[in-house]
Amino acid sequence: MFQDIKENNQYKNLINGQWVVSDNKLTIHSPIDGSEVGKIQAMSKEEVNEAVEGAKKAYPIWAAKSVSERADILHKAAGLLEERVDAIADVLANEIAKDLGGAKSEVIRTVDFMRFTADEGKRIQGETLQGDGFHGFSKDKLAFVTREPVGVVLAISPFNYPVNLSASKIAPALMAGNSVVFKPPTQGSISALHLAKVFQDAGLPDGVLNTVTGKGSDIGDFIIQHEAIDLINFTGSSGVGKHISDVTSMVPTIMELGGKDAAIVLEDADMEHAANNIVKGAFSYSGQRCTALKRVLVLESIADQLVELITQGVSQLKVGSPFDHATITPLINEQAADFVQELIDDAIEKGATLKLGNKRDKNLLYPTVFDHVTTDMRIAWEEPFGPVLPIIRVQSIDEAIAIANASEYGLQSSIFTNDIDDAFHIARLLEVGTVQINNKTERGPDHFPFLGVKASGMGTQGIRYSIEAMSRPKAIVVNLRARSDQEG
Ligand SMILES: NC(=O)C1=CN([C@@H]2O[C@H](COP(=O)(O)OP(=O)(O)OC[C@H]3O[C@@H](n4cnc5c(N)ncnc54)[C@H](OP(=O)(O)O)[C@@H]3O)[C@@H](O)[C@H]2O)C=CC1
Ligand SMILES: O=C(O)[C@H](O)COP(=O)(O)O
Repeated sequence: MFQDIKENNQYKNLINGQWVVSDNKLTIHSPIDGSEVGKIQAMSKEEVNEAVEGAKKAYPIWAAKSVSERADILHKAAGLLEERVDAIADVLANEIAKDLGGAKSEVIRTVDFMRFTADEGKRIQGETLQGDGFHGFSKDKLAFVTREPVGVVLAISPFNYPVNLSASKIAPALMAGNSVVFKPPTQGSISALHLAKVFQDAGLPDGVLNTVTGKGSDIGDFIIQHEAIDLINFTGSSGVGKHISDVTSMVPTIMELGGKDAAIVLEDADMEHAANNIVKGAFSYSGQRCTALKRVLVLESIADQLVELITQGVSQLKVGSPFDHATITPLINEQAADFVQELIDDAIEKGATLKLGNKRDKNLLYPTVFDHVTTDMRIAWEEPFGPVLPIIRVQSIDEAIAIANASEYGLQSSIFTNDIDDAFHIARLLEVGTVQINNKTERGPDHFPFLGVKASGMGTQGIRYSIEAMSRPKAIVVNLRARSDQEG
C-alpha cells in the first residue's frame, strides 16, 4: 500500500499528485540504535517553489468544492489511515522512538481527529447581521457573513507527533477550503509522508496537499517567506517560532511552542492521585511533549509525602526500547540528551537533591527526579524536553502562583486540590492557556481549545478553533432600497 512513496528505501515527496525525487538526500537514523530508517529528499529551493506554486494553482479547485465533498474525502482518508495503523505505528516507533502503544494511540487519535474535523467542518456556518444594531444605520443594511478559506496554508510540524500534529493542521485547513504545503520535521518525515499518502489515496485532487522535505535550517526561511503562502501554522520550539515571526511580514501565523507546565499541589490534595498524574504527565514519551509536566510546586507541609510517592512511581517506569513498550525510550538524538544532561549537572552543582536517575547510555536517559530545586537552577525555568522532573518546595499558595507565572512560557498548569474554590481562585491567576484541575496537563480532547500565551504560542487550535483560525469571514452587504411605507 505504500509502494508509490518509496523506492530502495528512499522516500519521495508528493508534488502535484506525483511522488518525486530530488538530487540530494538526507539519511534518517533511528534514535533507538542509529540504524538507517530510510532516506528522504533534501529538496532544492526550486523544487520547494514548485510545491508552493502547485498548491497555489490547486487552491481554487479545492475551494470551489462543497463542504460535504471535502468532508467525504476526509472521512475516506480517516478510514484508510485506520487500516494502516499498525504499519504507520511501526514506522513511528522506529523513526522517533515512541513506544509502540503510544505510537498506535497517536495514529488512532489522528483517525478520530480527521473524522471529527470532517463533521465539524460541515457544521461551521456564517451569520446574517442587520445594520440597525449600530447607531445611525438602518435595518435595510444586511450583511451575509460567510467563512472563506485563506488560500495556501503552510503546515510545519515537530518531531514528537509527526502524524498527529501534522494532521491536526492539514485536516482543518482542508475542511476550510485551503490547499496545504506540508513541511514535516526532518526526523519524523517518513511517518509524515505515510500520512500524505493516505490523503492522496482518499482522492484529494492533485496539488491540494504538497509535501516539502529537507532541513528547516536549509529551506525553512525560503518557504516561510514565499509570497504565495497565505498563513503559517507552526508547532515547534519557541526559538524557531520567534524566528518565523521575525522574518515574515503580514502573514497570519498560528503557533504552538514550548512550555514549562507546572503542577501545583495543595495540602488537601489526594496525594496518590496527584503523584500518579504527575508521573504520567512528566515522563510519558520520555518527557518529549510540549504539555509534559515540567515542574512541581508543592507546599512544604506535604512535600515529603509527595516526593516519596513520585519517586516510587518513577522507579517503576520501564526503560528501554519502544518495541518493548518502555515508557522511557532513547531521546530523539544525542544533542537533545546532552542538553538535558547539562540541566541535570547544573541542578546537582547548585545543591538539588537527586532522588533518582542521572544515569545515561548515549541518548537513553534514565528518568531523573530532583527534590529541593531552587529558583537559581536552570531546571526551574528551562524546558528539558526529556525525562527529568524538578520539585520545588513552596511556603504558600501565593509563592506557587508567583513562581508558576514567572516563567517565560504559558502553555498549561495543573492544580491538585479537593477545594474547588481554591482551584478556581488559583486557576484564574495563572498566566497560561489552559488549567487542568486534578489532572495532568495535556492537549486532548482535541475539540477543546489548545493555546499557549507568552512564549508558548499565539492563536488557538482545537478542531473548530483550527478551522476558524484557518478561514476568514467575508461579508456581502446588501443595501435594500428604503420603502417609504415601512419607514420609521
Ligand atoms: N506547544 C506545542 O503544541 C508543541 C510544542 N513543541 C515544542 O517543539 C520543540 C521540539 O520540537 P522540534 O521538532 O525539535 O522543534 P523545532 O522548532 O526544532 O522544529 C519544528 C519544525 O520547524 C522546522 N524548522 C526548523 N527551522 C525552520 C525555519 N527556519 N523555518 C521553518 N521551519 C523550520 C523543523 O524542521 P527540521 O526538523 O527540518 O529542522 C520542524 O519541522 C519543543 O520546544 C517543544 O516544546 C512540540 C510539540 C508541540
Ligand atoms: O506537541 C505536544 O507535545 C502536544 O501538543 C501535546 O499533546 P499531548 O498533550 O496530547 O501529548
